[in-house]
Formats: sequence, C-alpha cells, structure tokens
Amino acid sequence: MTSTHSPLHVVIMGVSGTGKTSAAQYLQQHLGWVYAEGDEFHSEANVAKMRSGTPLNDDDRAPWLASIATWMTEQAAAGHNTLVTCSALKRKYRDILRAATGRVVFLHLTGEKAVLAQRMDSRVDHYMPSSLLDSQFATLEPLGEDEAGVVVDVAGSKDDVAAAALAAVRKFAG
Ligand SMILES: Nc1ncnc2c1ncn2[C@@H]1O[C@H](COP(=O)(O)OP(=O)(O)O)[C@@H](O)[C@H]1O
Ligand SMILES: O=C(O)[C@H](O)[C@@H](O)[C@H](O)[C@H](O)COP(=O)(O)O
Repeated sequence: MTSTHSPLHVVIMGVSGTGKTSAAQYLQQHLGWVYAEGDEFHSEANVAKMRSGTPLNDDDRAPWLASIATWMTEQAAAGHNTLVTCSALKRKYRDILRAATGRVVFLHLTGEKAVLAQRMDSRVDHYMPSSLLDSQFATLEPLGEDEAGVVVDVAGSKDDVAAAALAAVRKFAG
C-alpha cells in the first residue's frame, strides 16, 4: 500500500514458535503490504548455529538486525508500509529496527513455553529446535511502556490470533 503519510512498519516479534510467520502471512493477505520474513535475513552461519542448538549472541544478531532495518528503510523510501517478522528479543535490538525510516511499531506475540515447544516440534523443515526456547525466553525483554506496540496472546487458534493481530494493526494504521 502506498500512502501520503509516513510509512508504517509493523514488526511481528516474539520468541520462536509464537506464530510470527503465520500471523504475518495472514496480515499480508489482508493488508497487501510488503512483507519480510526475518529468518531469511540470517547468514548461513547463524542458521547453522541455531540448527546445532546453540543460541545466537549479540554479535551474531547485529548484522542480521541491521540488514532488516536497511530493508525497512528501502521500503519506506518507496512509500510502502511493511510487515516484518523478527524475534527482536531485546530492547537494543528493537532500537536498531526503530532507526529505520518511517514509523516502527511492534506486535509482540506471547505464549506459554510448553505450547510453543509443541507447535515448534510439529513444524516441518525448520532449522530452529525447540530446545532453544529456554534461551529465547531468557533473552526476551518485553516491550517497555515507552515502546510503541501491542501484546497479543497466542493461546488461541490461528484464526483468533490473526483477528487480534489485524485489529491491532488497523488501530496503528489509523
Ligand atoms: N495460534 C496457533 N495455533 C496453533 N498452531 C499455530 C498457531 N500459530 C502458529 N501455529 C503453528 O506453530 C508453528 C510455529 O508457527 P510459526 O508461524 O512458524 O512461528 P514463528 O514464525 O514465530 O516461529 C507452525 O507450525 C504454525 O503452523
Ligand atoms: O534472534 C534469534 O535468536 C533468532 O532470530 C530467533 O529468535 C528466531 O526466532 C529464529 O530465527 C527462528 O525463527 P522463528 O522465530 O521463525 O522460529
């Protein structure tokens, strides 16, 4: 969608398995905004590290976050609102994304670890093992009160989560 307003970036964040990709695909279908899957911005080394069951560290994540922010800025320059999936676990990671041109808001998907582990284990062809959930939760810094965003619980069905996510984005988009 092209707009005369400052482009809006909605970053769908949260630990692995919260349904970021599922929610983003639904939003993309309903809003028609350009969409970036954060997983696809990881280096091969990062993917290999996660696949082997080792958590990423700040140094691993820095170039990944920078490349996502660059994509967001490029899209904003073209006048596009965007949807981005990115775990964005720490506030300082979100600061990197917030530095992109345009308005950046976060849709934080949250759920119980056991539920997420079960969903991850039923996912096929994905490098991320559910054994990394402990470190994902340990690393997660929830949105601060001064961070533009909204929290959506993912205990319900995909349809429930999608509807809540769409309602939240429509509020942000005005
Ligand atoms: N609300 C939901 N209820 C049940 N299963 C879900 C829900 N949301 C996502 N899933 C499933 O859980 C797995 C993880 O979802 P995914 O969208 O890949 O999460 P993420 O991108 O955050 O890692 C996938 O197999 C997906 O189909
Ligand atoms: O910062 C990280 O440790 C990773 O980015 C991680 O948070 C992310 O979740 C993986 O890329 C797995 O991808 P999914 O979130 O799609 O499972």
